[in-house]
Amino acid sequence: MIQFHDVSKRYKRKSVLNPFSLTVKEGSAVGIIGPNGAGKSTFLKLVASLERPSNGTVSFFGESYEKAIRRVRAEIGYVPQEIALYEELTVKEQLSFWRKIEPVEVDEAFLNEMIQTLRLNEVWDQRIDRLSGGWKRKVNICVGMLKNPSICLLDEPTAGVDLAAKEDIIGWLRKLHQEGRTLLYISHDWYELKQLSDEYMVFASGKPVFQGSERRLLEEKSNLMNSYKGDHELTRILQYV
Ligand SMILES: Nc1ncnc2c1ncn2[C@@H]1O[C@H](COP(=O)(O)OP(=O)(O)OP(=O)(O)O)[C@@H](O)[C@H]1O
Repeated sequence: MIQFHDVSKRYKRKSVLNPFSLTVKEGSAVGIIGPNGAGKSTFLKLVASLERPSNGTVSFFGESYEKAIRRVRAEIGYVPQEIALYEELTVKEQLSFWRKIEPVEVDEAFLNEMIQTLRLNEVWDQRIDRLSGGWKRKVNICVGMLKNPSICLLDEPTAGVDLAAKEDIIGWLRKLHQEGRTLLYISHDWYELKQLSDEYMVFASGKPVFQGSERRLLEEKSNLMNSYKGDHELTRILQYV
């Protein structure tokens, strides 16, 4: 449903993603792992169309980006790794600000469920700059998912969140997936990924080097470790698989 064909990405002279081709299937829940700096976040930004490829093409729903742009804006939700919030607003003000600029009308039932799941009513009238990192993270998730997206992109959404809240978030994301949404999810927590994913992508040296089921990843694990012997962080990550 989202197809990358010979895509690469560079920033000025720095090559960040080397040419790769892959397909993200509709309804899949894809756990993305890989060492720091391997290009995972850049890949997710390309899926979100927040970045455009330097070379190659990305097509959405069987159409070119240019043709699919309205659907891309309406259906793809993105939760960035960075906290992208206005610090001086309360949680309530923050959400009402962002919902005004959403390209689609916000579904009240979905929004209420998200507020309940993330327990945001507990901090409803507090300013963002007075909240702990974990609460900010949860507001960040809520803002990124406001449009009730059919394709949900989440870049380390649970970093800094306490265990109970993590369970709430993972349980909720599982439910979204069971309802038929597509999930692409970056995490350094294998336990978390295992609860969510029906497919994995492994990034190393600026490209996806594996895409497939957990069973296939277990089969390929030692080959990957051999192929990227010098990449100690990748070896360490794969040891947990
Ligand atoms: N806007 C940018 N300009 C220049 N270089 C960038 C930019 N964004 C990312 N990079 C570089 O691209 C490389 C890949 O970054 P990216 O954030 O995609 O990796 P990552 O796998 O998500 O890492 P992490 O796990 O640390 O988040 C890094 O070397 C990073 O410094």
